Amino acid sequence: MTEKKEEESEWKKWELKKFQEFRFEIDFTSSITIKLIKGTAEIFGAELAIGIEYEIRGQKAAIFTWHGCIFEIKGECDVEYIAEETPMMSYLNTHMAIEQMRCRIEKEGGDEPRVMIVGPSDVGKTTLCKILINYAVKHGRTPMFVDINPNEGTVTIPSTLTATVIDKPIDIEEQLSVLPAKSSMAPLTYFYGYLQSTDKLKLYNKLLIKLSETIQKKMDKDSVVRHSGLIISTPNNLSNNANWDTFTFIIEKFKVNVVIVVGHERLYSDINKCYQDNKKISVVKLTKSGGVVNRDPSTRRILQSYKIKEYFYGTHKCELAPYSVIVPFSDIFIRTIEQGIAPSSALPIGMERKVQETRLVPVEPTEDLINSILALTNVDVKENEETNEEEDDILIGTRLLGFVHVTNVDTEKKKITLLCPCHGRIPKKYMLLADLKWIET
Ligand SMILES: Nc1ncnc2c1ncn2[C@@H]1O[C@H](COP(=O)(O)OP(=O)(O)OP(=O)(O)O)[C@@H](O)[C@H]1O
Repeated sequence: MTEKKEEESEWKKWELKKFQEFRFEIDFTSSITIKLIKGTAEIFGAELAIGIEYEIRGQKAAIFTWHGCIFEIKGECDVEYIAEETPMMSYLNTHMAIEQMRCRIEKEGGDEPRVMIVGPSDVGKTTLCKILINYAVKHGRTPMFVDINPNEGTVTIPSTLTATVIDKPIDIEEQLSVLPAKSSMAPLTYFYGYLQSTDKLKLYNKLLIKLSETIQKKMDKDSVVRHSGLIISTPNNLSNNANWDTFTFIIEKFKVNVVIVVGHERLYSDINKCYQDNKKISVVKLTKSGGVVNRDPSTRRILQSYKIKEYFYGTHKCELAPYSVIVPFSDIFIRTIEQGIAPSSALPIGMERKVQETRLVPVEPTEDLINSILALTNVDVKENEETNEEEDDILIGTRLLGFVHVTNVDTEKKKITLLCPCHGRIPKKYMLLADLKWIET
């Protein structure tokens, strides 16, 4: 009896009035459990079910209610408070306008919504993507989430560009983590290998073209996905004037027809001015939620590291058992972008670049490789090791089979140790190497 009382007292009850939200932060080392008791509530558009316990860790998020609710929390949050003011009504209205575009195509034809969300860092762009995706799924849609922000790796690991068809609400506990073991949502993944879109702009642009072409093919084949449209999450450096060309390039390649600017008046005004005569593109301004949490560079590094750890070891809800394999150097074929060349912008005016930023060169395994992440491509190794530009393009633009982590390189025995997320032989395919390193902690 006393034990039961103690267990019950661990739960703390919270009540929210309609339109209020409960904001909380919890790091990766501890967890809280949330249980909805009465009413309706959602986390970034994903509804909580009454009586179900959700174990949450490593999240900064908010429980929002349209009609009022009572819920309980077990465990200590690092931060917890109730907020009265949220931009949720404007987010819902934006969703309704997008939904009308979808209904219109079904009745009269026309263009599906291709929504791009832009804004500076930490304004809630990814969060808005999640809300719009969850609301679309609630309407029975299957939107494609296109993540071209290599900094976060929302769906797989950082330094990738992905497109994922989403057919169910985003998991409240795991968010958008797509583990290699879960194939139902298998994302289309391209390896960029750098954390900023501007690090290797030529390569980034090449991958954008590849990704947009593959998405187009998918949409041409699947009318349900096409009608649901695209929700595109972009890097925050797109809000700098210096990256205007990349911004317009994305609009053109992904045939964007709705640009949502979050939390940046000047950017909204610039985009609006630029597209005011273009009847096909609508520009919408939304305010930043007061709940969005700023993340400094060290917090971002921790988040990136957790995303990679999750890829190999899974989440608390779905643990994976990665395995190590020792492979002779002769069975490993690594390519990387040619390094050590000044970028085009650093060359004297009028001087042409001879070497492309997208040329690949072979990599001989050395101890420098330790802790690197290698992307396993789907391209078979050729007998003849000579490559040309066309073959490099194929290799760069290939869909990935997955990633491996280099844990050791023995130059004497000429053997490399790789951590793989699932069992099986390492296929005789090319691997891509870039800047991405991960130190297992
Ligand atoms: N209403 C809210 N209450 C609590 N936390 C929130 C809220 N909205 C967003 N957050 C959290 O704030 C953090 C930053 O939000 P988000 O990732 O959406 O911003 P962003 O603009 O995409 O960031 P960036 O592009 O700089 O990586 C995230 O951890 C997110 O979960």
